Amino acid sequence: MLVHVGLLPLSSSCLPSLPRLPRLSSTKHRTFAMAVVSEDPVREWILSEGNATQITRISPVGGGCINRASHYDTDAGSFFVKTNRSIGPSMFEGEALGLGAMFETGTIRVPKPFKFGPLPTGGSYIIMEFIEFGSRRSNQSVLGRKLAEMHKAGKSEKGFGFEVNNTVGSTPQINTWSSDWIQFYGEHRLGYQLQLALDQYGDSTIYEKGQRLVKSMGPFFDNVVIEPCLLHGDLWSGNISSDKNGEPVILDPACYCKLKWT
Ligand SMILES: Nc1ncnc2c1ncn2[C@@H]1O[C@H](COP(=O)(O)OP(=O)(O)OP(=O)(O)O)[C@@H](O)[C@H]1O
Repeated sequence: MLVHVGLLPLSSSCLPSLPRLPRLSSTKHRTFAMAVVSEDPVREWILSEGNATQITRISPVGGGCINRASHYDTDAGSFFVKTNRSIGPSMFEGEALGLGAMFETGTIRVPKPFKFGPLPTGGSYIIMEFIEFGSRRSNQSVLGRKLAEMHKAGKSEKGFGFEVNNTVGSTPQINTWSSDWIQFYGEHRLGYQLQLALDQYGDSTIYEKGQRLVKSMGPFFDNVVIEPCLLHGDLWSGNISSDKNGEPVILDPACYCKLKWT
């Protein structure tokens, strides 16, 4: 079967000056090539670019709601794989680019993304570094400090937004670049959510009140230095863990570059 396969750009525009990830790709821009989707692209990648000669065990990992997660044990170490049977590769492209952008800051620990793509039966997959989680919760002040370091390191030349639209849970998140934070937040965050609520529930009261807020937000930002910085975008307790050394780890992002309060 012939399909389009996306090769990832190595870094997001949030991080123009940082080194590119060696294993994702060596191309600067997103390029597309016709390719045959293998019967088992996950296995194929692990046994080629993943440098393994043998997959010794595949075990399910619980905890997620949207995707099926697995731990692949191999003679070249462990890999973490998520698959989705119905959603195409764009969801995992957003996740891979987000993980890559945060990884490149070299601040807080995030799994290094390796590969995403379509499955031959429909759906998609993402392969990333497997992180062995520790039993204790990370120190919350260390988590806060590392997040602040990531925000400082993840600068953006293109303003507010991200390379691709992504998803928060399974709700689409629009990341069209904008140089104006108030416009971006009003249109792509508040406005988009208000429209979804109106479309789904048909009650215009919240929509109209929300639109009044959108139109009058400007003064809230008077005297604020507005500078874009990289954000995880979906940071809640389910997406925070710690590695076996107790260092904080953040997962499953919906990254974009947003206003940094200074
Ligand atoms: N890189 C990783 N290495 C090892 N385990 C991981 C890794 N990433 C996630 N996990 C574990 O797998 C579980 C499922 O992952 P995740 O939360 O990303 O799934 P999901 O279905 O995409 O997300 P959601 O929680 O939004 O449904 C997590 O709760 C976590 O315990």
